[in-house]
Amino acid sequence: MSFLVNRWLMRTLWLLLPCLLWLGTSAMLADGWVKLQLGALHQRLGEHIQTTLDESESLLQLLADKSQGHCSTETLSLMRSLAYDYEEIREAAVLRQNSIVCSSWGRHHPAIPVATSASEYHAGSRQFAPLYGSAFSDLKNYSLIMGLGLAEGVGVNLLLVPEALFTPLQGTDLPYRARLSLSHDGQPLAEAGYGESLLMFDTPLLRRAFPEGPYVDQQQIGPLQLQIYLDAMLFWRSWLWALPLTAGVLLLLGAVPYLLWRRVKQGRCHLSHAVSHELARAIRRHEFFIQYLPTMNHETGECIGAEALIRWRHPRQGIIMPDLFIPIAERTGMIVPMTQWLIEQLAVEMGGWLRAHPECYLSLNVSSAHFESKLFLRRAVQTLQRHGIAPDQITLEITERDLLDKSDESTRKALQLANQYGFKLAIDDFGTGYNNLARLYEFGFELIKIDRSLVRTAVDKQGGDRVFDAVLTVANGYGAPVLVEGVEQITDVAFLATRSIHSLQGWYFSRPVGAADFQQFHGRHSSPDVTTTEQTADDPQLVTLYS
Ligand SMILES: Nc1nc2c(ncn2[C@@H]2O[C@@H]3COP(=O)(O)O[C@H]4[C@@H](O)[C@H](n5cnc6c(=O)[nH]c(N)nc65)O[C@@H]4COP(=O)(O)O[C@H]3[C@H]2O)c(=O)[nH]1
Repeated sequence: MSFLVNRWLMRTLWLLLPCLLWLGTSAMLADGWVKLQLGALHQRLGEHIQTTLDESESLLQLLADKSQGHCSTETLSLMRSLAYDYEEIREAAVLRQNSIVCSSWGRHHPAIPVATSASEYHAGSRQFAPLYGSAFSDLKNYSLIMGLGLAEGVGVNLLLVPEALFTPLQGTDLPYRARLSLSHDGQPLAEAGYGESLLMFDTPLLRRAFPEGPYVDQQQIGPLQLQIYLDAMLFWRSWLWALPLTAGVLLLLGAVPYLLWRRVKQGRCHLSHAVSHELARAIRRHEFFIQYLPTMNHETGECIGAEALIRWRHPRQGIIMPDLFIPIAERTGMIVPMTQWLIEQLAVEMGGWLRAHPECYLSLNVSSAHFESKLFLRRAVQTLQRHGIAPDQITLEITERDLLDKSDESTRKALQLANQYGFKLAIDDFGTGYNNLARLYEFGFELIKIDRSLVRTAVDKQGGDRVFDAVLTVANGYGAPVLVEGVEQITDVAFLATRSIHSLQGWYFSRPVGAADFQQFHGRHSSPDVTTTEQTADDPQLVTLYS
C-alpha cells in the first residue's frame, strides 16, 4: 500500500516540478521585464527634470544679473524671450515686496501681489544661490515657481510649466503614473498618468488609481522627489506573454538532453539486443569455452582446485574476454543460460577429475540474477548429479558488491537454498570499498576471496600493506578460510608468506588454462609430488618457496 502511495507521490512530483519550474521562470521573466521598463522610464524622466531645473536655474541667474531687480526695457525683452523661447517657462517676473511689478507680460500698474498668505505656497523644494532663493509650487496655477532673492524684498522668478517636466512620458504606452513631490513634507506637487494630460495635486486620487502596486520606483532629484508607479496589471499581462515563451525555451533546453539520452539508450538497447542475440547463438554453436585458474593451498603449496572462467571464441572477433560480454549478459538475463552451459560443460570436462579428487573443488561466478531465476539452482544440481559430482565440490562465488546491493530477504533465502543443495559459497572481490561489511555476516560464507587490487596496493604502494592487513583481519574475523587473488610476482608471495591466509590464486602459479592443462598442473602440484622438481609452473621459484 505504502509502495503505491510512494509511486503516486513520485509521479505527482515529476509532473508538478516541471510545471512549477515553468510558472516560476515565467513569473521571474515577467517581473524582470516590468522592472526593466520601470527603471528605464525613471531614468529618462529623472534626467529630463534634472536638466530642466538646471537650465531654469541658469536662466534665472541670467535674469537676476541683467535686471538687478529693475523693470528696464532690456529686462522686459529678456523676460519675454525666456517665456517665448523655452516651452518649460510660462512666465518670468521681477518682484518687490511680494508683488509682481513687471513680468514677461509687461509692466504692472499697480503691482500684482503673488500670495496673500504663505500657505498658498509649497516652499523649499530647491535651494538656489544666493541661499535665500527657493522654488515654490503655486496651488492656484499648478505651477512650479523658482525664485531668487536679490536684496531685501527684491527678487526675480520663473514660472515653470509643470507638464513640460513630464514630456518624456508622452509617447510611451506603459500604464505609468509619475509623481513629483516636495521632499521636505512629501507633498505631491505634480502628477502625470498614462493617457492623461492633467496634473493634479490630489493625493487620494493618486492612491485610488494605483493602490500600493508592487512596481514603485523613487529617485531624489535634488530636494525634489520623483516616484514612478507601474500598474501591477502589467506584471500579469507580461506573465501571460512570458508563459509560452518560457515553455518553448524550457522544452528546447529539456528536449536536447532528453533526445541525446534517448539516442544513447536506444543505441545501448540496440547493442544489448544484438549482443544478447549473439550470446544465445554462441551457446547453441559451442563458441564458449572454459579456462581454469588454479587455487593453491598457502601452507602446503598444493593445488586444491580452480576457478572456472568463461571465454568466447567469436567467429570474427577472436577470443573475447568476459569483462566485455558478462555485463551485457547480466543486463539481458542471458547470464543464466550461459552459466547453465558452463556447469554442463564443466561437468563434462572436469567430472572425472572431481570424482577422482574429492578433496578438491571448482568455483564459478554467479550473481544475484542467478538467484532470481527459480530453476537455476535445481537445474545445476540435476546436472551435477547426472555426472556424479557432489555439489559440495562446487563453490559459487558472488561479489561483495552484488551482495550488498541486493542484500534483501530473497537473496538470503536463495543463498540458504544453495547451501541446502550442498553448494559452498564464497565472497568474491572482498575489500573493494564497501563499508557495510558487517552485513555480510548475515549470509554465512565458506570462503572469502580478497580482491587482487589489494595485493597490488600492498606490494607496490607505500602504506598499502596496512590497508591489506586491515582487510585481512576483517576477512579472518568471519571465521571462513581466506583466499587471496592476483598473486603475480615472487614479491607478492613473499609478502603473503607470513600472513594468515588459506589459499592463493594468480598468474604467479598459472594463467587460466584449459581443462587438460589444468589437470596436468594439478598432477604436478598435488601431494606427494608437491616438493619435487617437477614443479615447473610459470615461475621456477615456486619450487623454492614451497619446498
Ligand atoms: N592481472 C591479473 N589478473 C588475474 C590474476 N589472477 C587471476 N586474474 C584474473 O582475475 C579474474 C578473476 O576472476 P573474477 O575476479 O571472478 O572476475 C571475473 C568474473 O567476475 C567475470 N567472469 C569470468 N568468467 C565468468 C563466468 O563464467 N560467469 C560470470 N558470471 N562471470 C565470469 O569476469 C571477470 C574477469 O575474468 P577474467 O578476465 O577471466 O579474469 C580473471 C583472471 O584471469 C593475476 O595474478 N593478475
